[in-house]
Amino acid sequence: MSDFASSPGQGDGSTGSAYPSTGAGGTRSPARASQAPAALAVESVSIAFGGVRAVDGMSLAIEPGGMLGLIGPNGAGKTTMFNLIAGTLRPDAGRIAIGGVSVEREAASRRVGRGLARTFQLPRPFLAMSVLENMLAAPQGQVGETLLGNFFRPREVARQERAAVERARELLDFLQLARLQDEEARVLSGGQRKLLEFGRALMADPAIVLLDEPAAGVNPALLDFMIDRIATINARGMTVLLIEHNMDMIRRLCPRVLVMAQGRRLAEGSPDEVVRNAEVIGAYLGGAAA
Ligand SMILES: Nc1ncnc2c1ncn2[C@@H]1O[C@H](COP(=O)(O)OP(=O)(O)OP(=O)(O)O)[C@@H](O)[C@H]1O
Repeated sequence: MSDFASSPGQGDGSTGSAYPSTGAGGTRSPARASQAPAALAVESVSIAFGGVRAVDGMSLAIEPGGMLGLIGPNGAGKTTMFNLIAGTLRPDAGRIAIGGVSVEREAASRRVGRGLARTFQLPRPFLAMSVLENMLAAPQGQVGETLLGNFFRPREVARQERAAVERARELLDFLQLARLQDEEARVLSGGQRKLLEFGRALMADPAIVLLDEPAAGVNPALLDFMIDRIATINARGMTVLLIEHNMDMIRRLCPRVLVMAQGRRLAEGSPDEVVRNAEVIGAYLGGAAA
């Protein structure tokens, strides 16, 4: 197996603020207080679309190698949080840090360069391209992506392209898509498209991956496999933020869960704690979070 997820050791999955003054986003163990900054820290982030406060003063933090579940009823603001963290949306207020570096004013592409990758709720593969070509079209921050890089460093570009093909093949093997690598992406099932989407995110060799509903539309057998692969990359040190409605997946993967409703933080705890929380139950039943 390749080194694609061979990063630092796994954390315990607990959350803690990189901005200790707020205490938001979960508790921080005193023993860890002087250690590395959070892999990902969001503090008091807000954005409104017209009159809708889609995200309203949200905070979270994940330690390096941790995994945090982000759940909440439809329209709670989860995907908007992902868009803010990934940089496709700019917050009206608040701070976002990757590895202790503030990034809230940076473009999405710069955040990829800082080790952040994401998947989308609805995978959008290039249907007429092969599975392997789809992997190679994923953001990777190569020299060859700039015209000048192509012109002045052709050998380096060729070397990077060979490395990218090798990495894509290893990842397709890891995701059991290798036998389909030369097929057009249009032949993939919905679940296989989710796996391809996951693989594309891993092409950048990210330190942090944001997964937006990887279980949606995936059949039970493939779901077990997906859970296993997410657990594997996390065990190898990749930090994971997981949006998911499937509580079985959340239970099996996430030591801690943050619940959003109406753009705000409603609760945080273990999966079993949050599903017993009366406010969380109320939010899911539609009596939400007044
Ligand atoms: N670009 C936009 N323009 C206007 N309103 C938006 C936009 N994006 C999101 N919203 C609104 O912001 C709120 C939060 O939406 P978001 O998609 O983040 O929720 P979600 O928790 O991901 O929901 P779901 O679980 O259904 O995917 C909703 O009221 C949504 O209609």
